[in-house]
Amino acid sequence: MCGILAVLGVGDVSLAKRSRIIELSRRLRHRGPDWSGIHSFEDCYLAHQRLAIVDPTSGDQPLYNEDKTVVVTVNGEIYNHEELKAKLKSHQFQTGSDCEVIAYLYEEYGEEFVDMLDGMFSFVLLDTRDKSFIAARDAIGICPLYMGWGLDGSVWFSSEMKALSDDCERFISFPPGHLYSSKTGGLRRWYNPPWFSESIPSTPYDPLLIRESFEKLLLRGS
Ligand SMILES: NC(=O)C[C@H](N)C(=O)O
Repeated sequence: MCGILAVLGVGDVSLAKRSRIIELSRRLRHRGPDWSGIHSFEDCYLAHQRLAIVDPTSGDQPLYNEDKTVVVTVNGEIYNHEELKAKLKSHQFQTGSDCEVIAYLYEEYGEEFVDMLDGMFSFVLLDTRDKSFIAARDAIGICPLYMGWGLDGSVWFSSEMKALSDDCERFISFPPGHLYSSKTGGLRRWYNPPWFSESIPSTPYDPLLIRESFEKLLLRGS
């Protein structure tokens, strides 16, 4: 568990606004008592309250790509991070955090990388090169995420409603298995398993296969 808060495109870049965002992020402190971090770029802020699980010594967040042009704040655990790391040999990892792969996967594969993640997560990624951002939530919504809109045109994301409800004109519960992209300006489903279509299966029922698949699934995170 961790707490994330991201505010993108605030109308006012004063110190008072920054203090306000830090104050709101503190409302998530109970989710992550080990570290508090914030990164700001122009009118965008990414904050993190960390419960250190993977790489407690150097995995503090926000996390970055090598030249710090991509910034991420993540709540969750990426179970297949070692496997993904093996695909990212050209990158210089700076921490042992399971979440650092997110920055490099984005660089290599673009927004589509979310489908490669096996785990529970909610995150916000800011690409400072074109000031675009994405936010995503795991397939079944294990990690919480809320999204809001400020009167100044700002877009907000937070692990709990209490960090954005006072400052947003409108807010929603971020739907599981979805991705928000500032480039398209909308939410779309990234999790599209074949069974989602509700078409009637044509393969005959095989209880042994069901048992084996279920066991494999249960052992996956251990
Ligand atoms: N705990 C988290 O949600 C983030 C990350 N997996 C960490 O260990 O720090």
